[in-house]
Amino acid sequence: MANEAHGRGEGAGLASNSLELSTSLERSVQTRIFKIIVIGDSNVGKTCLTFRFTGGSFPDKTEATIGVDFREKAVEIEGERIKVQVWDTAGQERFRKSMVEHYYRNVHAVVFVYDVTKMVSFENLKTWIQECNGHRVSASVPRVLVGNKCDLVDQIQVPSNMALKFADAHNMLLFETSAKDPKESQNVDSIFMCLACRLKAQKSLIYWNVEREDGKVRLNQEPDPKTNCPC
Ligand SMILES: Nc1nc2c(ncn2[C@@H]2O[C@H](COP(=O)(O)OP(=O)(O)OP(=O)(O)O)[C@@H](O)[C@H]2O)c(=O)[nH]1
Ligand SMILES: [Mg+2]
Repeated sequence: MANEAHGRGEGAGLASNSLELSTSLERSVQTRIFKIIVIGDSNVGKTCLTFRFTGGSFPDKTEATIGVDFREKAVEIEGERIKVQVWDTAGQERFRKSMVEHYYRNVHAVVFVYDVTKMVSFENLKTWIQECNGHRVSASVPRVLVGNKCDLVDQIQVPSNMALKFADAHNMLLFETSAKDPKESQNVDSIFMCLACRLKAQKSLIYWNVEREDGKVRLNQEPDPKTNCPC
Protein backbone atom coordinates (compact mmCIF):
# COMPACT_ATOMS: atom_id res chain seq x y z
CA MET A 1 0.00 0.00 0.00
CA ALA A 2 2.72 2.33 1.04
CA ASN A 3 4.45 1.64 -2.26
CA GLU A 4 1.28 2.16 -4.19
CA ALA A 5 0.59 5.44 -2.44
CA HIS A 6 4.16 6.45 -3.04
CA GLY A 7 3.87 5.42 -6.68
CA ARG A 8 0.76 7.50 -7.15
CA GLY A 9 2.39 10.45 -5.51
CA GLU A 10 5.36 10.19 -7.86
CA GLY A 11 3.04 10.05 -10.85
CA ALA A 12 1.32 13.23 -9.77
CA GLY A 13 4.72 14.83 -9.28
CA LEU A 14 5.75 13.84 -12.79
CA ALA A 15 2.56 15.24 -14.23
CA SER A 16 3.04 18.57 -12.51
CA ASN A 17 6.72 18.63 -13.52
CA SER A 18 5.88 18.04 -17.13
CA LEU A 19 3.18 20.70 -16.94
CA GLU A 20 5.76 23.13 -15.56
CA LEU A 21 8.22 22.08 -18.26
CA SER A 22 5.74 22.56 -21.05
CA THR A 23 4.67 25.93 -19.65
CA SER A 24 8.26 27.10 -19.45
CA LEU A 25 8.96 25.67 -22.91
CA GLU A 26 5.95 27.45 -24.28
CA ARG A 27 7.13 30.68 -22.68
CA SER A 28 10.63 30.30 -24.11
CA VAL A 29 9.34 29.31 -27.54
CA GLN A 30 7.20 32.40 -27.53
CA THR A 31 10.01 34.80 -26.71
CA ARG A 32 10.97 36.78 -29.76
CA ILE A 33 14.51 38.08 -30.10
CA PHE A 34 15.22 41.34 -31.88
CA LYS A 35 18.79 41.83 -33.02
CA ILE A 36 19.73 45.50 -32.98
CA ILE A 37 23.23 46.60 -34.00
CA VAL A 38 24.86 49.80 -32.83
CA ILE A 39 27.24 51.34 -35.35
CA GLY A 40 29.43 54.45 -35.52
CA ASP A 41 32.91 55.89 -35.06
CA SER A 42 35.09 54.80 -32.19
CA ASN A 43 34.60 56.80 -28.99
CA VAL A 44 31.12 58.14 -29.80
CA GLY A 45 29.68 56.22 -26.82
CA LYS A 46 28.14 53.07 -28.34
CA THR A 47 29.22 50.91 -25.41
CA CYS A 48 27.97 53.46 -22.87
CA LEU A 49 24.58 53.77 -24.60
CA THR A 50 24.05 50.01 -24.73
CA PHE A 51 25.19 49.73 -21.12
CA ARG A 52 22.76 52.44 -20.07
CA PHE A 53 19.87 50.66 -21.80
CA THR A 54 20.60 47.13 -20.62
CA GLY A 55 22.23 47.82 -17.24
CA GLY A 56 20.65 51.15 -16.31
CA SER A 57 23.94 52.88 -15.52
CA PHE A 58 26.92 54.67 -17.05
CA PRO A 59 30.13 52.60 -16.92
CA ASP A 60 32.96 54.18 -14.91
CA LYS A 61 35.48 53.17 -17.50
CA THR A 62 35.29 51.68 -20.99
CA GLU A 63 37.85 50.31 -23.36
CA ALA A 64 37.60 50.20 -27.13
CA THR A 65 35.28 47.37 -28.09
CA ILE A 66 36.98 44.50 -29.86
CA GLY A 67 34.78 42.72 -32.36
CA VAL A 68 31.40 42.86 -30.66
CA ASP A 69 29.85 42.76 -27.20
CA PHE A 70 26.35 41.41 -26.74
CA ARG A 71 23.95 42.85 -24.23
CA GLU A 72 20.39 41.69 -23.75
CA LYS A 73 17.34 43.07 -22.09
CA ALA A 74 13.92 41.51 -21.77
CA VAL A 75 11.15 44.04 -22.27
CA GLU A 76 7.40 43.78 -22.30
CA ILE A 77 5.44 45.40 -25.08
CA GLU A 78 1.66 45.20 -25.07
CA GLY A 79 1.80 42.09 -22.89
CA GLU A 80 4.43 40.32 -24.98
CA ARG A 81 7.84 39.52 -23.52
CA ILE A 82 10.56 40.32 -26.04
CA LYS A 83 14.32 39.96 -25.82
CA VAL A 84 16.18 42.94 -27.20
CA GLN A 85 19.62 41.71 -28.16
CA VAL A 86 21.96 44.66 -28.61
CA TRP A 87 25.14 44.15 -30.63
CA ASP A 88 27.64 46.74 -29.45
CA THR A 89 30.11 46.85 -32.33
CA ALA A 90 33.68 48.10 -32.50
CA GLY A 91 34.23 51.49 -34.11
CA GLN A 92 37.90 50.93 -34.81
CA GLU A 93 38.52 49.38 -38.19
CA ARG A 94 41.21 47.00 -36.91
CA PHE A 95 38.84 45.58 -34.27
CA ARG A 96 35.88 45.07 -36.57
CA LYS A 97 37.26 43.81 -39.89
CA SER A 98 36.66 40.12 -39.34
CA MET A 99 33.25 40.65 -37.72
CA VAL A 100 31.44 42.91 -40.16
CA GLU A 101 29.59 40.09 -41.94
CA HIS A 102 28.27 38.85 -38.59
CA TYR A 103 27.02 42.27 -37.57
CA TYR A 104 24.72 42.61 -40.52
CA ARG A 105 23.55 39.03 -40.86
CA ASN A 106 19.84 38.79 -39.99
CA VAL A 107 19.87 42.18 -38.36
CA HIS A 108 16.47 43.55 -37.38
CA ALA A 109 17.32 47.20 -36.74
CA VAL A 110 20.30 49.54 -36.90
CA VAL A 111 21.28 52.38 -34.56
CA PHE A 112 23.78 54.85 -36.06
CA VAL A 113 25.61 56.87 -33.41
CA TYR A 114 27.63 60.08 -33.68
CA ASP A 115 29.14 62.32 -31.03
CA VAL A 116 27.50 65.76 -30.95
CA THR A 117 30.88 67.26 -29.90
CA LYS A 118 32.76 65.77 -32.89
CA MET A 119 31.73 66.95 -36.33
CA VAL A 120 33.88 64.29 -37.98
CA SER A 121 31.83 61.51 -36.34
CA PHE A 122 28.73 63.07 -37.91
CA GLU A 123 30.40 63.39 -41.32
CA ASN A 124 31.47 59.76 -41.16
CA LEU A 125 27.84 58.63 -40.87
CA LYS A 126 27.73 58.56 -44.68
CA THR A 127 30.39 55.85 -44.66
CA TRP A 128 28.57 53.84 -42.00
CA ILE A 129 25.34 54.01 -43.98
CA GLN A 130 27.20 52.93 -47.13
CA GLU A 131 28.67 49.97 -45.29
CA CYS A 132 25.23 49.00 -44.01
CA ASN A 133 23.68 49.28 -47.48
CA GLY A 134 26.60 47.33 -48.92
CA HIS A 135 25.64 44.39 -46.74
CA ARG A 136 22.22 44.12 -48.31
CA VAL A 137 20.34 45.33 -45.26
CA SER A 138 16.79 45.65 -46.50
CA ALA A 139 15.12 49.05 -46.66
CA SER A 140 12.43 47.64 -44.36
CA VAL A 141 14.96 47.28 -41.54
CA PRO A 142 14.33 50.29 -39.28
CA ARG A 143 17.24 52.65 -38.67
CA VAL A 144 17.61 55.46 -36.16
CA LEU A 145 20.18 58.18 -35.68
CA VAL A 146 21.57 58.98 -32.24
CA GLY A 147 23.58 62.07 -31.33
CA ASN A 148 25.31 61.23 -28.05
CA LYS A 149 27.13 63.29 -25.35
CA CYS A 150 24.53 66.08 -25.22
CA ASP A 151 25.57 66.68 -21.61
CA LEU A 152 28.70 68.44 -22.96
CA VAL A 153 26.62 71.51 -23.80
CA ASP A 154 29.59 73.88 -24.22
CA GLN A 155 31.28 71.65 -26.77
CA ILE A 156 28.48 70.90 -29.20
CA GLN A 157 29.64 71.02 -32.82
CA VAL A 158 26.73 69.36 -34.60
CA PRO A 159 23.64 71.58 -34.59
CA SER A 160 20.31 69.84 -34.11
CA ASN A 161 18.83 71.22 -37.33
CA MET A 162 21.73 69.79 -39.35
CA ALA A 163 21.26 66.38 -37.74
CA LEU A 164 17.52 66.52 -38.26
CA LYS A 165 17.95 67.31 -41.95
CA PHE A 166 20.32 64.38 -42.34
CA ALA A 167 17.96 62.05 -40.46
CA ASP A 168 15.00 63.13 -42.60
CA ALA A 169 16.99 62.63 -45.80
CA HIS A 170 17.75 59.06 -44.71
CA ASN A 171 14.31 58.30 -43.39
CA MET A 172 15.51 57.93 -39.81
CA LEU A 173 14.28 59.24 -36.48
CA LEU A 174 16.77 61.39 -34.59
CA PHE A 175 17.49 61.02 -30.86
CA GLU A 176 19.82 63.52 -29.21
CA THR A 177 20.80 62.22 -25.83
CA SER A 178 23.49 61.42 -23.31
CA ALA A 179 24.50 58.03 -22.03
CA LYS A 180 26.16 59.79 -19.10
CA ASP A 181 23.40 62.05 -17.81
CA PRO A 182 21.02 59.99 -15.62
CA LYS A 183 18.18 62.39 -16.49
CA GLU A 184 18.50 61.22 -20.09
CA SER A 185 18.19 57.52 -19.30
CA GLN A 186 14.54 57.39 -20.35
CA ASN A 187 15.49 58.95 -23.64
CA VAL A 188 18.17 56.29 -24.15
CA ASP A 189 15.61 53.58 -23.36
CA SER A 190 13.21 55.06 -25.87
CA ILE A 191 15.74 54.56 -28.71
CA PHE A 192 15.59 50.80 -28.27
CA MET A 193 11.97 50.61 -27.16
CA CYS A 194 10.86 52.56 -30.20
CA LEU A 195 12.67 50.09 -32.45
CA ALA A 196 11.30 47.12 -30.52
CA CYS A 197 7.76 48.46 -30.92
CA ARG A 198 8.24 48.83 -34.66
CA LEU A 199 9.70 45.35 -34.95
CA LYS A 200 6.89 43.87 -32.94
CA ALA A 201 4.55 45.07 -35.65
CA GLN A 202 6.68 43.56 -38.43
CA LYS A 203 5.76 39.91 -38.21
CA SER A 204 8.30 38.80 -40.81
CA LEU A 205 11.16 39.93 -38.60
CA ILE A 206 10.77 37.27 -36.01
CA TYR A 207 13.21 34.97 -34.37
CA TRP A 208 11.73 32.56 -31.93
CA ASN A 209 13.96 31.55 -29.10
CA VAL A 210 13.77 27.78 -28.88
CA GLU A 211 16.01 27.44 -25.89
CA ARG A 212 15.64 23.70 -25.41
CA GLU A 213 16.01 22.85 -29.04
CA ASP A 214 18.72 23.18 -31.57
CA GLY A 215 19.20 26.77 -32.73
CA LYS A 216 16.55 29.22 -33.75
CA VAL A 217 13.73 28.99 -36.22
CA ARG A 218 13.03 31.74 -38.67
CA LEU A 219 9.42 32.17 -39.62
CA ASN A 220 8.60 33.45 -43.06
CA GLN A 221 5.53 35.52 -42.66
CA GLU A 222 4.54 38.59 -44.59
CA PRO A 223 5.24 41.90 -42.87
CA ASP A 224 2.28 43.54 -41.25
CA PRO A 225 2.09 47.08 -42.67
CA LYS A 226 0.17 48.29 -39.62
CA THR A 227 2.37 49.45 -36.79
CA ASN A 228 1.57 50.31 -33.20
CA CYS A 229 4.85 52.15 -32.77
CA PRO A 230 4.23 55.14 -30.53
CA CYS A 231 7.02 57.24 -32.03
N1 LIG B 1 30.39 63.25 -21.49
C1 LIG B 1 30.02 62.08 -22.00
N2 LIG B 1 30.93 61.13 -22.23
C2 LIG B 1 30.50 59.95 -22.77
C3 LIG B 1 29.16 59.70 -23.08
N3 LIG B 1 29.05 58.46 -23.60
C4 LIG B 1 30.29 57.97 -23.61
N4 LIG B 1 31.18 58.86 -23.11
C5 LIG B 1 32.63 58.68 -22.96
O1 LIG B 1 33.17 58.52 -24.26
C6 LIG B 1 34.23 57.58 -24.25
C7 LIG B 1 33.99 56.48 -25.27
O2 LIG B 1 32.82 55.75 -24.90
P1 LIG B 1 32.55 54.27 -25.47
O3 LIG B 1 31.15 53.94 -25.11
O4 LIG B 1 33.59 53.34 -25.01
O5 LIG B 1 32.72 54.52 -27.03
P2 LIG B 1 32.49 53.45 -28.22
O6 LIG B 1 31.70 54.15 -29.26
O7 LIG B 1 31.94 52.21 -27.68
O8 LIG B 1 33.97 53.22 -28.77
P3 LIG B 1 34.52 51.90 -29.55
O9 LIG B 1 34.23 50.70 -28.71
O10 LIG B 1 36.00 52.13 -29.71
O11 LIG B 1 33.86 51.85 -30.89
C8 LIG B 1 34.34 57.09 -22.79
O12 LIG B 1 35.36 57.81 -22.14
C9 LIG B 1 32.99 57.42 -22.19
O13 LIG B 1 33.07 57.67 -20.81
C10 LIG B 1 28.20 60.74 -22.82
O14 LIG B 1 26.99 60.64 -23.05
N5 LIG B 1 28.69 61.90 -22.28
MG1 LIG C 1 32.65 50.31 -27.54
